[in-house]
Amino acid sequence: MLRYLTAGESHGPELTVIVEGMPSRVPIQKEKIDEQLRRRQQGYGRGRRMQIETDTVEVTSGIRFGETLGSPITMRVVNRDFKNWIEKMSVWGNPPENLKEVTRPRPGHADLAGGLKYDHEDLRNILERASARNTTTVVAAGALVRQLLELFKIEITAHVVEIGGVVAKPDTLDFQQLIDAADRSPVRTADQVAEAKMIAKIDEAKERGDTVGGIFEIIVRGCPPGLGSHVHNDRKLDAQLAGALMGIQAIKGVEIGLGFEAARRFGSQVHDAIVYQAPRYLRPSNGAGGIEGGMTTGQDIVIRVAMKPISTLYKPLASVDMKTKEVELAAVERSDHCAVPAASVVGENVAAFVIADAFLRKFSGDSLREIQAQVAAYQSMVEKR
Ligand SMILES: Cc1cc2nc3c(=O)[nH]c(=O)nc-3n(C[C@H](O)[C@H](O)[C@H](O)COP(=O)(O)O)c2cc1C
Ligand SMILES: C=C(O[C@@H]1CC(C(=O)O)=C[C@@H](OP(=O)(O)O)[C@H]1O)C(=O)O
Repeated sequence: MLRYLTAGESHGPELTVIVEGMPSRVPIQKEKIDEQLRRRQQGYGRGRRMQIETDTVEVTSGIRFGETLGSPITMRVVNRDFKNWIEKMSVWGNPPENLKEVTRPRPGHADLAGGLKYDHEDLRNILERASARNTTTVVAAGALVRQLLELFKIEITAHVVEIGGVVAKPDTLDFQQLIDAADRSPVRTADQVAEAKMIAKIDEAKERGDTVGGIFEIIVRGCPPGLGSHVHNDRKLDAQLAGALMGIQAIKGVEIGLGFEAARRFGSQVHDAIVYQAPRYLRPSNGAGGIEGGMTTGQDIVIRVAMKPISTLYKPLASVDMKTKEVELAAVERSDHCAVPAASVVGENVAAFVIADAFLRKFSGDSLREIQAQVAAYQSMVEKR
């Protein structure tokens, strides 16, 4: 079983994650984690913060000479921006005299509900932790554990399919295209015309002081059949994936396979026939998106994820000053205009963590060799069925 815990504020000194449950003797490359962190910082529409940060990970426990020890792995990501916030984010002492408190909650952000729940007058005490800056640690955790999955040829990719209503490939959401997904290369980028239109949409939002959301697709390739389980709702892999992905800031919808489209079709147009071609069972289509009964079928897992537009609007919506109760415009924090490409990298690594956890529940063991032996035994068992 894998789990992680993160800590850190957006403008505090650093973010930390502790990952527990990685077996011993798994070779780990720091460069692979840093590469995912670099990808997370990319994408048109990001704000100025990304020009300040150059995210890399420092590992302070659990790895020796490039291999996991089997003990908890601690990773840190430093906030370069902290040097501009030292007084405003001080752990001890009193607030500086010129401190500007955030008192006008932004619709769509955690400000209002968080301020009420945690009894804070300065809503910065909420937004610092609600911020998607924390996704650095989540990505680092996923980028770490997917190095185990790579050894078993399980690959995870993600790509943007829609931004602000502009669809990357007009046919991406088509039934036939979706079920053919298994036959296509996992690395797919938006075609250039659509990309230009998306960029124009983000520019339009920026000019209006507005923001846009979008949809990205994650594909997990190479899972054996039987990760997850049908026996309890919380052990179902689709439930775990949806829950983890919904946990990412600003994610408002998750579909697996045909998702909502399945609800509009006859069963014969949704379910995937079963054929046997020794030594395995095959499916000519993949409307199920690689999961049936909460378990992997062995086909690609296809997940689509919807992100709402960024909440901070440079042309703000109406709000209320929580100190005066006067009608005011919402606070404006330095912000992204669109972070769908970044969110797709977060989603990819979040999915990787869920899959790695399911993999280790199926093939549990304390060392890589123990797990390799279990995988080999299961493969030969499945091939005789
Ligand atoms: C990669 C990424 C970057 C984000 N950047 C911003 C941002 O710059 N400004 C903002 O207001 N919200 C941003 N968000 C969204 C907020 O963090 C999120 O809306 C807020 O925490 C409230 O959570 P909820 O939208 O899940 O309800 C970002 C989200 C992600 C995934
Ligand atoms: C810092 C990141 O994203 C931040 C997420 C975020 C929010 O409210 O979620 C608000 C912005 O923070 P800042 O005001 O410091 O620019 C984003 O930049 C990051 O992705 O690394």
